[in-house]
Amino acid sequence: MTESITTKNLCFQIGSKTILNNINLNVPKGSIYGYLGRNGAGKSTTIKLLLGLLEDKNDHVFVHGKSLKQNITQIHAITGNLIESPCFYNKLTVFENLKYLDIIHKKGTRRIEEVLELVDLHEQKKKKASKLSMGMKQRLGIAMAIFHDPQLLVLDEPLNGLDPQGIFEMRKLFQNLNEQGKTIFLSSHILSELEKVATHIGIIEKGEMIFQGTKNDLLGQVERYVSLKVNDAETAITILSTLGFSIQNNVNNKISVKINDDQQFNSLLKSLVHNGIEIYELEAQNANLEQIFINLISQTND
Ligand SMILES: Nc1ncnc2c1ncn2[C@@H]1O[C@H](COP(=O)(O)OP(=O)(O)OP(=O)(O)O)[C@@H](O)[C@H]1O
Repeated sequence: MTESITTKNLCFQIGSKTILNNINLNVPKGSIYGYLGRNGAGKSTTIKLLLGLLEDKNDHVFVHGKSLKQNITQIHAITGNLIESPCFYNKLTVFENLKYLDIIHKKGTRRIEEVLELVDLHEQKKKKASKLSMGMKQRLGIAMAIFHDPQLLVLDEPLNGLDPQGIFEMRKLFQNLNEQGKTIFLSSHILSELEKVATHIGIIEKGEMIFQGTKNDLLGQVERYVSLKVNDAETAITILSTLGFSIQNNVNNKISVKINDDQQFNSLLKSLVHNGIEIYELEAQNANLEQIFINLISQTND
C-alpha cells in the first residue's frame, strides 16, 4: 500500500446542500499533501470526514488501505491532528500540558523531552501556555498531535494567523517531521504558503476536486522562464537562438529565456559560460502558482 489516505467518491451533504461531490483523494505515503481551496470550498468538511468527526455514511474513506469507518480506533492510533486552534490548558506550562497528555499515552518523560526538541520548544518548556507566541502555541499543538508518534498528521489551516517567522518555523518543522517518515496532510486557502512545503497538491473548488498531482505537475501547467543579466545580451541571444532557445525580451542586458526542463536550464548555463558570456544575475521566474490557482478556479466556474 503506497497511499496513506484515499477517498473514493466521497460525498457529503447538509440538508439538500451538496458540500462535497465525489472527492477522490490520493495522498501518497511520505508526502506533504497540501489541500487547497478558497474559503468555503470544503476543506474543513473533508478533514472532519477524514478524521471521523463527521460521519461518512457510505464508508468511502481509507487510511493505509483500511476503511476508516470499520477501523476507527486503530486509525486514530496512527493519526495525529490539529484542527482549528490548538487545544491545551493555558494555565499549565508547556511541559505540564504534555505531561497531562502522557496520562493517556504513557510514553514517559523521555518522549516529552524528545517531542519538545522536535518542535523546538525545549527552552519554553517552563512557560505557561498562555504566555506563548502564536507560532509557539501552534508548535505546542503540533507537539500534542505527534506525541503518540503517529504516521499520519492531518492539519487544518496550521499556518493561519502566523507571521512570516512563524510560517518559516512551521515549514521547517513539517519538513523535519516528513524526513522522519511522517505523511502530512494540511489544508490552506493560500497557495503561496503551500508552495514551499508541499510535495503534492489537491485543489478543491465548490466541493469538487479540480486538480490533484505533484507540485511539479501543477507547475508544469505553465511556462517557466529564467531571467539573466549578462555582459553582452546580443551575443548571448545569438548563442541561445542557435541552440533553439526561445528568448522573450532584452532590456538593459537582461534576457528572459523559456526553459522546458532542468536539463535545458543546465545546457543554457553551460553554453553561455562556454562561449565566454559573463552572468551577473540569475533569477528563476517561477510559475506564479497563485495565478495558476486563479486560472484553474475561473476555468471551473466558466
Ligand atoms: N454546519 C453547517 N451547516 C451548513 N453549511 C455548512 C456547515 N458547515 C459547513 N457548511 C458549508 O459547507 C461549505 C464548506 O465549508 P468548509 O468549512 O468545509 O469550507 P473550507 O474550505 O474549510 O472553508 P474555510 O477556509 O473558510 O474554513 C461552506 O459553504 C459552508 O458554508
